Amino acid sequence: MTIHNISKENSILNTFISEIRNVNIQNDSMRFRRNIERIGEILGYEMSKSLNYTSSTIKTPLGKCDISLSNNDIVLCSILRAGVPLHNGLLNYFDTAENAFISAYRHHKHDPESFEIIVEYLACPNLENKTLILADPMLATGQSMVATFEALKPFGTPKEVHLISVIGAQEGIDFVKSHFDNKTHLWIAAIDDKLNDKGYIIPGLGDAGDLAFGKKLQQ
Ligand SMILES: O=P(O)(O)OC[C@H]1O[C@H](OP(=O)(O)OP(=O)(O)O)[C@H](O)[C@@H]1O
Ligand SMILES: O=c1cc[nH]c(=O)[nH]1
Ligand SMILES: [Mg+2]
Repeated sequence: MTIHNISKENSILNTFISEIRNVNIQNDSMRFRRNIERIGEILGYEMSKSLNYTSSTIKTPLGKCDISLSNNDIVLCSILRAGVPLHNGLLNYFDTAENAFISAYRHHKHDPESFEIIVEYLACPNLENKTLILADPMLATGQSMVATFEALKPFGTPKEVHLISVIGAQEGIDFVKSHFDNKTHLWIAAIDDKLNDKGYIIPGLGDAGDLAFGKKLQQ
């Protein structure tokens, strides 16, 4: 797996990341969602540089112009629920992408420290030979990313897989790396050092789903 840590290079991306992390700003849920969306737009733009391009000629009112355009058949799959604003950001740029949605949540069986990932809802087009973008803003233990990819397997074998995430913990990235082949790309906005004993990224930002959509009751 090739890891592209986009915030290694200084850019306006850092402003959006600082706002979703900042306790004094992140509770403005409309701003939080829009910042995740803007990060999705930037990560999508970076990822687009790795797509296949063919040259084509377009006609302007005054002449002809050669331009190379990407010709990938993209399927954009996001993990509910925190993936929704990231999905919107990606879809802002990949206008013609097909879309898939999958749900994954942490089910705490006995105590707050142990959980399993429950995948329930899944709506997906044919993935055979397509460019699959699997998006989730938080990559903590990496279990949601791996469990959802497993659940997508009956829908066909993608030609290429791009994982898109906003903040990841090194431990979760290593776990994901061990489950995806070396042709997979991870486009990520920030990599943090560790997880706490509840599987939250430190320093991270807290709970992305709750910040975007409000607190949910634990099941
Ligand atoms: O890498 P992992 O350890 O699997 O954790 C990451 C998952 O946690 C968050 O979802 P959450 O379970 O909080 O559900 P939500 O989107 O409904 O808030 C996030 O959106 C990922 O899906
Ligand atoms: O830090 C984390 C880990 C999982 N899910 C979140 O929303 N945040
Ligand atoms: Mg959550």
